[in-house]
Amino acid sequence: MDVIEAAGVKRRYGAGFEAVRGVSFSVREGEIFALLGTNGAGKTSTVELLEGLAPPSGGRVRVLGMDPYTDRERVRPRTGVMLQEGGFPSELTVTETARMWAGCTSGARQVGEALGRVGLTGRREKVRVKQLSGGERRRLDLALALIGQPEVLFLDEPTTGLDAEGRRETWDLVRALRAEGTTVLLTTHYLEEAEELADRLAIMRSGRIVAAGTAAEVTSARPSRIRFTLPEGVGPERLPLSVRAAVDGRKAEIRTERLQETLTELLLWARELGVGLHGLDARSASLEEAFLDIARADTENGADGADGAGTDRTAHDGVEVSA
Ligand SMILES: Nc1ncnc2c1ncn2[C@@H]1O[C@H](COP(=O)(O)OP(=O)(O)OP(=O)(O)O)[C@@H](O)[C@H]1O
Repeated sequence: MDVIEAAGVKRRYGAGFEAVRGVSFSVREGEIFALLGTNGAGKTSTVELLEGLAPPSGGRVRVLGMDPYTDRERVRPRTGVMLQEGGFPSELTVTETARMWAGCTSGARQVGEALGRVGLTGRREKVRVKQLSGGERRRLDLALALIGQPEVLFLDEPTTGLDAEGRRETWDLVRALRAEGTTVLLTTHYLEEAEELADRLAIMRSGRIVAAGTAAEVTSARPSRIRFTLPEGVGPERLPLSVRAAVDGRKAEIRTERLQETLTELLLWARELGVGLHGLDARSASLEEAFLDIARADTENGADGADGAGTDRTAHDGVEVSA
């Protein structure tokens, strides 16, 4: 069942700027879905519509089958929201803040349990909110989002400001929540986070989704890369006929959609010639590369960049050698 649905969603601020320009995706029950994108791509603007904070200016959003804006009273108790910046009364302690929140929430968890799940225990329970570190505040934000035992959790950049250990602990917690059946929509700037956590993801640019699917699907549309140093005395024209390499000085880079075949051909060629390929490095496209391609297309095309998932660059700076 689709727990979260966005169909052709638009969001216009005032009479002018359209920050979300027809976004469609759905999140199934018990799935973790990540929204990625450059700064200002429209992630928060989209998630806020699903949280019921504003109505869309076009299209349709549904959460648990209901309109989160007009049906807010029924949807809100079943969802947990971690905003990018939670505003808490700064004089209250961690436990007092969580108690206050639990008091406003139906079917709340034990305060101690919620704080325990994010690691805010012992000494930290008695610390005033204003004295918390940035990472501890993010944990408190998350604990409050969990207090109502939500079926759907919206996490806007949940690990920004956390150290490496805190980030891993949060990932473990989000995975544990999924195992309990919680549906999670998160935004993040950490590609590793999306790769680690998300069952599916979408990359936004200038208010539109420009790539979507599993991390493997998004990256498989990108070419793999092989790099090596051309052996002394061997010019690029001697490379095998079907290998297209960009050569800059002695550094060669090949982009290929058929990594195994191209690599085999290159290695057989090197063996036949009796030369070593120093610095040889072959790798499949990463989510980071896919993302950077998309971000670059944004800069190249301006804020209203063309649709499509980025440009294909086989030989940009160097000399292209092909047969
Ligand atoms: N209330 C508002 N009025 C006018 N423009 C707004 C408003 N809120 C956001 N915007 C603009 O909408 C665009 C999308 O913003 P949004 O916060 O959704 O992006 P984002 O993808 O979440 O970015 P980030 O990664 O930086 O958090 C930005 O250009 C932003 O300046």
